[in-house]
Amino acid sequence: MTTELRVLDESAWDTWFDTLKWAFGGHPEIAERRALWREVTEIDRSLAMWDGDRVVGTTGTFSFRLSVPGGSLVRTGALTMVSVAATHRRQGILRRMMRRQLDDVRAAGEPLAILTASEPVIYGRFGYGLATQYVAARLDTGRVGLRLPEGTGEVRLSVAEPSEVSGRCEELYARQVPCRPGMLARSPGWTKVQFADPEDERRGASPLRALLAERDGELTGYALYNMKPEWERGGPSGVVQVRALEAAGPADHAALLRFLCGIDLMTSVRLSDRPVDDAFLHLVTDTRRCELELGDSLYLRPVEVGAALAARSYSTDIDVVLEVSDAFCPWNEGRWHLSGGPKGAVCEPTRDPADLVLSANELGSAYLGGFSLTALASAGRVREVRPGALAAASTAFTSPVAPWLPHGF
Ligand SMILES: CC(=O)SCCNC(=O)CCNC(=O)[C@H](O)C(C)(C)COP(=O)(O)OP(=O)(O)OC[C@H]1O[C@@H](n2cnc3c(N)ncnc32)[C@H](O)[C@@H]1OP(=O)(O)O
Repeated sequence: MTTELRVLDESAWDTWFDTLKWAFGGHPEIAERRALWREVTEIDRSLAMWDGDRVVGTTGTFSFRLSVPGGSLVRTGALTMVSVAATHRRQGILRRMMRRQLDDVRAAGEPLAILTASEPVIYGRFGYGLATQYVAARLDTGRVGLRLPEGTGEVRLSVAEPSEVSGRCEELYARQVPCRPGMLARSPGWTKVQFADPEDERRGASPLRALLAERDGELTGYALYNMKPEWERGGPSGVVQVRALEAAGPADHAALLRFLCGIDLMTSVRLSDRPVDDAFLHLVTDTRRCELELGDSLYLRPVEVGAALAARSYSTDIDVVLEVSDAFCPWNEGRWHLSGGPKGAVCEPTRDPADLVLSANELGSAYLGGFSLTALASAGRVREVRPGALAAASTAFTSPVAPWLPHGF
């Protein structure tokens, strides 16, 4: 087999996308969705593996800015649209594409790389660690009550066509991004993806609706949702499906949730992708009636350990030497002196002895504060050399707000 990896040529996008589509099972095409993917594809950051005149491998990178602890938005290469044709699997094509892609991310000066995985088992070997999780829930609104915080009644609610209010919603979203690690700054193309509502994807549900929360004329929250009417033995059992929900404060969050839980003929509310510390967990009176489910979400790897660790701030003062192994990006290997605190940090190579020993995967898992170094050490994945270093570093790496990826890419 002679294969050649090249930057995608714009004219080959359709062939390239077809390879991707078939690798994901060749599901029926939705023209609007395909057009959106075309719009957000960064052609010059997309790679095609060619075998003769056939595209047999695909990968793309999005140029995102990722919110990190402390509120900075860090330039990040986001890996996406990875596929290898069924005829060419397990011959090392993914490995070659990963090599090229991470070298390109490094050359672009992006200290971090992220992805969401079709199968979690694939990406650990390339240095990615699980960095965020999500909570999904189905609230039985007949049984679950809400404890409403002060001011809930002062929030004014209205329902609108999503396309008419997307600009205002996105302004609110942009204000939220620095407040929670893991969130992505959205470009106009990604706003379209977020608000898209192709009829073929609704599966019996209504068109998308936008629920707005306002105080003193200012937008303080919104939810995007649809309704799926169902009837069980003659009785209503419809489901409200919430795609997105952002709220500036507790009263806004509660007001949105109260509305969604109170829609006539709907007996449950499905929250498909929420932060693990989401306010709803504390607003409801009975979490057992919420069918909670935990899942993996964002995977992250430091592409440049020094720049990555200096790009975030730390909950407490930190002064630690990390001995890092990184077989796939060997320029990261060695000892790094990280010092700083809540106002910022510096991280440089050092010859000092190690306090903690870990790999790029664990740094990826701990980076946004989603998993503690102590927890990783309890699984043997971080080793403490200097007594006391683990607890101190673990506390400093935490985030007061759980990291969360609001949408896939
Ligand atoms: C970020 C994203 O876009 S996620 C989407 C990923 N794409 C898909 O899931 C689409 C369907 N799957 C595919 O297209 C392919 O099977 C891919 C892309 C997952 C793998 O491509 P391949 O070219 O077969 O991988 P390659 O031969 O380079 O394998 C590299 C290593 O990963 C392992 N590997 C690859 N795929 C899998 C898998 N699905 N499960 C377990 N191990 C895997 C290989 O065994 C190999 O292991 P090694 O390092 O021990 O030798």
